[in-house]
Amino acid sequence: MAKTFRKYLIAGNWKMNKTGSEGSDLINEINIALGKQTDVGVAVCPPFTALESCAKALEDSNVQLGAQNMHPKSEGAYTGEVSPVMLRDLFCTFVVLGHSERREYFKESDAFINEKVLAALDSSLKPILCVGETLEQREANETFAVVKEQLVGGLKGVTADAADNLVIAYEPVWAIGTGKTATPEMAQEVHKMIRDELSSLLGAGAAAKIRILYGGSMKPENASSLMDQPDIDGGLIGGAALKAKSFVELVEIASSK
Ligand SMILES: O=C[C@H](O)COP(=O)(O)O
Repeated sequence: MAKTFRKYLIAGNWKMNKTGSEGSDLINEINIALGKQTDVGVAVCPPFTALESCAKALEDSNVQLGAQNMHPKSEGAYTGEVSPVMLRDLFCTFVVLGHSERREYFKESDAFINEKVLAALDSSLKPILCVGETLEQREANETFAVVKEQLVGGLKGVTADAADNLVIAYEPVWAIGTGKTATPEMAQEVHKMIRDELSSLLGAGAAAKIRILYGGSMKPENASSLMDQPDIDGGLIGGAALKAKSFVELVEIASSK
């Protein structure tokens, strides 16, 4: 189902897991379990090396494909990088940008992430812009300030007409892969702040359309109460996206709302 202006989205971020054949096997299982359901948006984001085989496995499916990163330039001397044009060529719809693992391990700045967000939108890819605070920042009461800075920095130059194509993921770093989840109330508080900020940046109409996903140890056991919150529009799922059973259960929970 959907909230008033927004369809739930369940997106699996496989991170550095699954070869091409493992990825297409997982997709085949997901396809069989989901059939042609359309009431929830569903996406998988395999590593670059599995995109081609996953795109083939998704040919007849409503599940959409996403990448986990990209370079902002369309081509050129950027050894080891992958461009938006290359992702479109592999039938990607989404691209995850600014994930905390890229911010932390690869030192990606808000300015660089912003270049990627603009390039993705220019190339008709839908960016899933990730924001979120560390445990230290939460304990220092800096959550709102940190998330706001990442949002304002990442969305510089983005206009209201991008609303249908833009997704935000709130991922508290301390909840990622740790088994610790933000309580629904803690998550909602930040999601509401993000929507208010989107409203000041892009206008209330655009803010009402933009999906804000929660990410950080979301699994079937805790997803329902998170997705019941008024500003939580689905999930960006890590660990629980690596098994068809848990991923499909998450889609079913969203669909039951
Ligand atoms: O992008 C996904 C998030 O980092 C969440 O990962 P997780 O579900 O394994 O905690």
